[in-house]
Amino acid sequence: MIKLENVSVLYNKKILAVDNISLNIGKGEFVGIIGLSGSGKSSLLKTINFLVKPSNGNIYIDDTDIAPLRDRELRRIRREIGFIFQDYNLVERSSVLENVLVGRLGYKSSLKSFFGLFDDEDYKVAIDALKQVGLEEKIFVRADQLSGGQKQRVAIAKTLCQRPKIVLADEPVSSLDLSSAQTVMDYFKVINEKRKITIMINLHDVSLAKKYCSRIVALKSGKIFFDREAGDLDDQQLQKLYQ
Ligand SMILES: Nc1ncnc2c1ncn2[C@@H]1O[C@H](COP(=O)(O)OP(=O)(O)OP(=O)(O)O)[C@@H](O)[C@H]1O
Repeated sequence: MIKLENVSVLYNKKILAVDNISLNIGKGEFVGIIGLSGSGKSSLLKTINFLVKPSNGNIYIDDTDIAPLRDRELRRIRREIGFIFQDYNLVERSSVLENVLVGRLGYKSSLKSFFGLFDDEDYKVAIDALKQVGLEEKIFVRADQLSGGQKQRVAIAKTLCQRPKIVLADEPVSSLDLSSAQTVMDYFKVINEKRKITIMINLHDVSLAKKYCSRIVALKSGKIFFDREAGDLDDQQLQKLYQ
C-alpha cells in the first residue's frame, strides 16, 4: 500500500534528514515510528504525501509512483491520505462541525470549496465522523473551548471525512497528558480496526507505541535502526536506539 524505495530528504543541500530509506507498509498495518528528536521521523512522514519532496528515491501509494503526478492527480491521492499534526491544525474560532467539514473540501469543485458549500451528504459524513470519535455532543462548540485531547479527536474526525485509506500522524499525542493520549490512541485503534485504515504514527512515548502499534520502525540519524513487530522489541535494542 505504501512503498518507499531508497528515499532521502535533504534540506538546504546539507541536512540529510532521511537517509536512503526503503520501506513497505501493507494495508491495515498500524505502524509506530520512534527515535530520538531529530532522527527524521517527521520528515519521513511528510515525504510520504509530498508535504516535503524527497530529494531521492521513489514513493508508491497503491503501486502508483507519486513523483510524476500532476496537481489534480496528486490532489486525488492526497485526499486518500489524512495527515494529523501535533498542534491539531484547527480553526480555533470555528465550530467543531465547521472544522470537520473542511475534510470534505477535497471532494468539492474549486468553486464550491471557495464558498464552503456543503450538501446533506457532507453533513452526514461529518456527523458520522464526530460520532466515531465520541464528540457528537460538541458539534456546535467552538474549537478553542475544547481540551487538547478533544481537539485531536476533532482532527481525527476531520481526517475521517476525507474517507482516507491511510492516516499519517505526526506526534499527535505528545502535547497531551497520559490519560488523554490513551483516549486519542484508542480512537486511532478503532479507525484502524473498524475502517481498515492504514496508520503510520510518530510517537515519542515508546510504551504507547508498544501498546497500540503492531509494527515499530525505529529511526536513527535518518536511517532505519530496526523494523519489527511491536511484541518483539527488547530493552537492549531500545537502549541502543536512545543512547
Ligand atoms: N524544514 C526544515 N529545514 C531544514 N532542516 C530541517 C527542516 N525540518 C527538519 N529539519 C532537520 O532535519 C532533521 C530531522 O528532523 P525531523 O523533524 O524530521 O526529526 P524528528 O525525528 O521528527 O524530530 P522531533 O521528534 O524533534 O520532531 C533535523 O536535523 C532537523 O533539524
